[in-house]
Amino acid sequence: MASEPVFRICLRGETLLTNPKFNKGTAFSPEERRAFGLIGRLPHRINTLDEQCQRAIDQLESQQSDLAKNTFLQSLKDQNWVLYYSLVSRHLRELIPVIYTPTEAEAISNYSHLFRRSEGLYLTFTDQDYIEESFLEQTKCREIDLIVCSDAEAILGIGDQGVGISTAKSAIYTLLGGMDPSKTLSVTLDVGTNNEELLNDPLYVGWPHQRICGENYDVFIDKFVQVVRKYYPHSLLHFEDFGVTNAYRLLQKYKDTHAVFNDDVQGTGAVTLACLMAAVTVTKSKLSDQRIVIYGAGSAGLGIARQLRDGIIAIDGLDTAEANKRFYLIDKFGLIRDGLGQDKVREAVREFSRHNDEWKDVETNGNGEIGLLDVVKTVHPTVLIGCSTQGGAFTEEIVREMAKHADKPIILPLSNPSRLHEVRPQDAMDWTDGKALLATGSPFPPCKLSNGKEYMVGECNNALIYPGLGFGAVLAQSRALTDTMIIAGARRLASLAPALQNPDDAILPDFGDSPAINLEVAIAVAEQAIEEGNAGVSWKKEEVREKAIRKQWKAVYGTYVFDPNGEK
Ligand SMILES: NC(=O)c1ccc[n+]([C@@H]2O[C@H](COP(=O)([O-])OP(=O)(O)OC[C@H]3O[C@@H](n4cnc5c(N)ncnc54)[C@H](O)[C@@H]3O)[C@@H](O)[C@H]2O)c1
Ligand SMILES: O=C(O)C[C@H](O)C(=O)O
Ligand SMILES: [Mn+2]
Repeated sequence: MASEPVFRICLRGETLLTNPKFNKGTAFSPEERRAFGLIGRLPHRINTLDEQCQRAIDQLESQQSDLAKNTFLQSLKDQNWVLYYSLVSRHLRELIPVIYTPTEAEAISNYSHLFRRSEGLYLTFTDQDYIEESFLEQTKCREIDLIVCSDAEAILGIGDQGVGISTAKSAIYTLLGGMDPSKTLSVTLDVGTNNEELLNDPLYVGWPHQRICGENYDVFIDKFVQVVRKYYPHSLLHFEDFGVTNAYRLLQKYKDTHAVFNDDVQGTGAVTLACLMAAVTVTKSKLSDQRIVIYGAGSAGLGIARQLRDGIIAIDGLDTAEANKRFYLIDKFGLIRDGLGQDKVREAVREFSRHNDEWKDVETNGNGEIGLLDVVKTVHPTVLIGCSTQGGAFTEEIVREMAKHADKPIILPLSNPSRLHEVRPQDAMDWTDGKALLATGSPFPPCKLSNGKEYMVGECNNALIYPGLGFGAVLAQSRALTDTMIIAGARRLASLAPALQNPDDAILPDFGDSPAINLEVAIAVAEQAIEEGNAGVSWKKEEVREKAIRKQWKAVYGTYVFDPNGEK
């Protein structure tokens, strides 16, 4: 049995009890209580971590709503990391939806009203002359592997929220990816908000100002990125929920100088690629055989299209032009096709533009647009993906039309939170007479089939892969998280789908298994980094698994020894 880790610590008394990294609450032993000035600061009985978890779960269960549970768990995280991560790990399937999607959407939209305690680093546009100073104050030059930042312009599908999301995404890195929480930093980049409700709310905690854009925005973000590069040149910088234009621009701008990762673009692309790889095994076809309609061509939609396209090239050997032909992208102004003006189609999406002559027999609406139903009628897609934020957009007519031409239609409504899903899984199952292969962005209960059986709905959420992608890159000390590393991670995830063992089972692994799944992803990513010469470590590929397991952070207390030169 592994012996308990020993930590040398110089904090005492109140400072130790209010430090969530080191606080053990009632679990401090008699020796520790004496050594750290805690006698008289704690009630008599010494609890084990198991007993503390039992008490915390009892308290959690008395909370009336998921939002109240989210708030309770946030407080617990502020008090004691080991207890928080241990508790959530023990009840992963029930609690991931409470601390993350879908409850996180509600928590973020109520951020100012629920606010209790600051977490991570808040960089506000008005304080931009202090970026370096506040960064150093917060990090105290501790070791940092991962920085998660957000400007909160496009939170899930609920839009501009001013502040929020980085801390939840960081916690998932620890829970599912094994990332040491003290080596992560969550950063709120507050450049204002265009959300009128927030601007008019006297309790709004962010900067109550119209969102800064253009050159001023770029200068502010650049000051932050340069500080990251200066002090943590080997860290992975994760961008979350930026507006679509900035998401792609920033990725492009910094990808050659720092290891950057945009989760909505690349994480979503990767999990969807894995999902489709498993689904086509069930349909006994190939990725390149699919006709793929993507509804919503924003950060996620284009990220998915590009990742699937690159997957088709890498796996089935098509060239780019041929692979692009498998895709039909639809946005607010209908099918993306030649001739739509710049006001209707972002330049980045044009590589998937369809030729007009394919559509000359299709009637457009009064604005010259071709809608989803007409695309489905014309293309007979085998795959329909939703990332439009438009709840219910996959109507009964559309789903039934799709099912007429596909033996096993693959339908992935990915817009979060749950209420924004393009179709509810049970409806999709009913309308396809139980033929559909489904995965969703938020968690859903299994579908009931007419034969009485249940169909498990896979959760195609980037959290099934991004913690592993990030941990793998950090583990290998990779200079970049390359497309080939991401594809390696997606392939490993696909290989673990339950449907590969039983075609009636889910097309993605269960979130209850996600720590083990993300570990496999991390190993695949680090192996690929080594293979392609991007790793900063000089290990053999065979050594990666053991190194990964050793680097994983574990929610255990260990034994504390007082040392005036120890950790603080
Ligand atoms: N499951 C996951 O892992 C995952 C990952 C990322 C994003 N998402 C979800 O996907 C959704 C989109 O996220 P995003 O970051 O791409 O946002 P985004 O704002 O960049 O993209 C949304 C796109 O949908 C388009 N759209 C809006 N109304 C439409 C309509 N009526 N018809 C067609 N297109 C329409 C918008 O013009 C935009 O291009 C969100 O709900 C988000 O929660 C899910
Ligand atoms: O946050 C999530 O649940 C997934 C994704 O990053 C999203 O923006 O919806
Ligand atoms: Mn996101």
